[in-house]
Amino acid sequence: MSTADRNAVIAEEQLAVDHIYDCIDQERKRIESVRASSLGDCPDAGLSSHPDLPKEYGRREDLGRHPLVIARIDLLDDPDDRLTRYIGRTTVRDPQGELALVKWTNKTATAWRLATPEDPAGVRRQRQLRCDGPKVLDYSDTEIQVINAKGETVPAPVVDDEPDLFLLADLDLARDGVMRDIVETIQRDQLRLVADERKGVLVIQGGPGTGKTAVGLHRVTWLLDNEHFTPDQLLVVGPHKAFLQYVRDVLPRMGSRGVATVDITELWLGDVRGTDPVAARLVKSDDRMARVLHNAVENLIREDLAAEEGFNFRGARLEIVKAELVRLASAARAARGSYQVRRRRFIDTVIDWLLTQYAEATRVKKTDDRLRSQLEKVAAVSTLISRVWPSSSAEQIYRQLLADKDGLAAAAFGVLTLDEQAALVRPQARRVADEPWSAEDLVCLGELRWLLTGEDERRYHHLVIDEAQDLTPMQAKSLARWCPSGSMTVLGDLAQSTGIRQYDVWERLADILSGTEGWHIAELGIGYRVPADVMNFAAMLGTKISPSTVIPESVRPSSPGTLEIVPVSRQRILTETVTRAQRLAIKDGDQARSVAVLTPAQDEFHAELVQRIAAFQESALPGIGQQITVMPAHMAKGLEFDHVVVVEPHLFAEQSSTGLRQLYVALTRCTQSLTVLHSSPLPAELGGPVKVPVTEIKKTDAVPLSQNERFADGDEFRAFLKEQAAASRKQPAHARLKHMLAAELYGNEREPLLDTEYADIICEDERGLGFYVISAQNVDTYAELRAVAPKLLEAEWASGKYKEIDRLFLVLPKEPQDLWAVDIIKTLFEVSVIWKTETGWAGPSVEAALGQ
Ligand SMILES: Nc1ncnc2c1ncn2[C@@H]1O[C@H](COP(=O)(O)OP(=O)(O)OP(=O)(O)O)[C@@H](O)[C@H]1O
Repeated sequence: MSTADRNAVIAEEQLAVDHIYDCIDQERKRIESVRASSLGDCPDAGLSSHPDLPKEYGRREDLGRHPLVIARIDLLDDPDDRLTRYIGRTTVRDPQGELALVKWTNKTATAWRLATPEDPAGVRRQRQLRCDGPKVLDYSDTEIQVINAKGETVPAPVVDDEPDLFLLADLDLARDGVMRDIVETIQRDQLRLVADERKGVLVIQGGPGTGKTAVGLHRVTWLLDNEHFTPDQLLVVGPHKAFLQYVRDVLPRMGSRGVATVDITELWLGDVRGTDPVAARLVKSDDRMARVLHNAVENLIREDLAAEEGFNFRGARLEIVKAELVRLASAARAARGSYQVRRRRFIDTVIDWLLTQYAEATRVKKTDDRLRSQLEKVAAVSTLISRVWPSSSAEQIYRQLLADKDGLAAAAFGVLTLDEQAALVRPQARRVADEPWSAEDLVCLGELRWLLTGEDERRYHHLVIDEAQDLTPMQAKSLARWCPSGSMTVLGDLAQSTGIRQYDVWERLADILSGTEGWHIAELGIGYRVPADVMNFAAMLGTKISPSTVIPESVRPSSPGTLEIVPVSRQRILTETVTRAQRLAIKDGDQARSVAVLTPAQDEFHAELVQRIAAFQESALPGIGQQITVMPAHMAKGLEFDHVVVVEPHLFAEQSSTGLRQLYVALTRCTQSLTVLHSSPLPAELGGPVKVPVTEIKKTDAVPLSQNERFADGDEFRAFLKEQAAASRKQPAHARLKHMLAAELYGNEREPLLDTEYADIICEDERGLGFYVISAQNVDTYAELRAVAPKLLEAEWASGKYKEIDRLFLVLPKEPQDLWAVDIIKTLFEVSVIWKTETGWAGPSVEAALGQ
């Protein structure tokens, strides 16, 4: 299509968009005139049902500067004969009350946007509009059905997936620390989940940046707009306060107000005042703990403490017979209901029985409520009742349980092992108020309160739980109780779980969360946040820590400098981190880009960095560097930044059992660039050296040799080769290429071994052992290829002493200029050449090289 034709289409669309804005203007004027003519102090009263005003009055979305119109749909037929429809952020009617703009959440509009040639839903063409507020900038068409030469309507030919330029432009916008909605660019697989109407729990698994949070929030608006729920029936649960702050604008901007959003740590009553050792946390967070608490509550009922008791009551002698008391207690124990409901039943039956005795003794038939309560207060009665069926609080029961080894053993018999029981025991604090409750304790206390009263502090019709991979089974049990309909949207990525429990699959959590309607799972596989190079680098770690999860394919192209892995000396790492963060903050003179420095933990190192960045911010020119944040990686969960600097990856692995997962979260937070600064080698899971047992290290490994020396024997030559290999690995470009290749191999379910003595990668598959040597420098000409290829033969020879190598691969950063020479090199040296392209890898033997 010529530029003139495109401009004509844009002009036509501009007229349509102008009309829609005009309708909004007229609506505003109508409202003003109706309000002006309304009498009384409150001109807004009754306006939402005023016949002259649109149904949507009072429910306008906060549009800000966002474009109102996002798509045009051309239909093949329509009952109202309106074959062209516009979809946008809100519903707009013309003065006659006809729909000028259909809100994106409308079910029919959703079906139009989801239409494909295979499932056309009456749509002929979808036209995506790119607008800047009211101004139409561009458009992009997708044909769904076409009329063929015979005049028949047939599915449009499927066009190869092309990059969505509107999406890419949107993704490139600076991140200012507040999440934006994706109404304009939402993709089909995302919209399908937003509008999923199946009952039960919908689990959405997706790698970093696949849009899970976005989908969850858009789903809230979709469910509200389609009247599945009201705002007070919904709860959104996030991982921490900074996350809630980050997403706070998304719902109001889409017109959804009044939905509560809560940080997971605040869901359970009480303040977290302590932490438990890992062994105790593991037991307290396990759903078997619910069984232990149940037993602890049932063990409070002590039929064995029933006793004979006689007492005088208003002139009559009444007798409590032990056997009858035991019978009544046992009957109440076996009844349905909470501890307190059954206790009441027990007391009532005891009083009934005593009143019967009283009536027989006095021949007075009066059994009014006053008599009942007087009887209940008689010391002999109340003492015995409290002994057999005591009244207690959740806090009291719980602290006694943890402090009493025998009581715990009785409650945990057949449920917990002796070691697990031992992990729970702790002394009581002097007062209940002094107990250092941990996060896990608060959940157990919630469970106990429910066992005691049968009531929960919370009740919802639908839950949206983000970062759900970190839920413990005990937390999931509470959430399931709070949402008896079992209707939930559960968003998460198993590879990013940094909680006390890790799951290989969703079954365990989903089974606990779901009610009678069950659960189903969907996967999002396209990454919208992290550039391809960075994702490939992080993928190595991702596949190691969670082999069953799919690493997202990034739509964000990489550019030079997207990934920098920088070795620094320990003395310089703080200074270098601050310098890099400063440089990123003022990169391209763009002050709007956010920068995060992510550290392994909140320790001295972290504090020092915070101080240095603060000092820089104070001394910098106004506005410069203010967007730099230093935070421990676990606090960055769910967030994103333009540039990220990750410091000392090896410390992540050393500091905690979930350290590598925290590192994975840290590596996948950036939209523009990732810089990794390290003073020790990278962890092996990220392509760092595999730790070789000390016994295998030979003396020669440590002997440096110069190229000019003659080699006394083969062993000396081997040592020289090893040294050369080690030297080339120090180059960042070399490491980058190696990590990308390793990520590819992992992606193909291979197990590459990195940085062996002579090879950069060794990888075995059905074809045998492959031996990969990387050249970070361009190798372009036949002469250069011919010079490099023998190095692989030398390395093969050196390794051959230990291993049988089947294939040799020379890995280059780009296609050699003398492409014709690649075949000759293969023939002469049996060395296959592969190289990196913009989108993947190439070379005549690329499939064999990638283990495909
Ligand atoms: N269709 C889309 N159009 C534009 N931006 C999108 C789209 N889908 C996702 N994004 C953007 O990608 C980024 C990542 O999305 P989101 O935070 O929802 O991912 P996530 O899967 O929850 O990530 P994580 O697991 O790392 O928390 C956000 O900036 C979001 O706005």
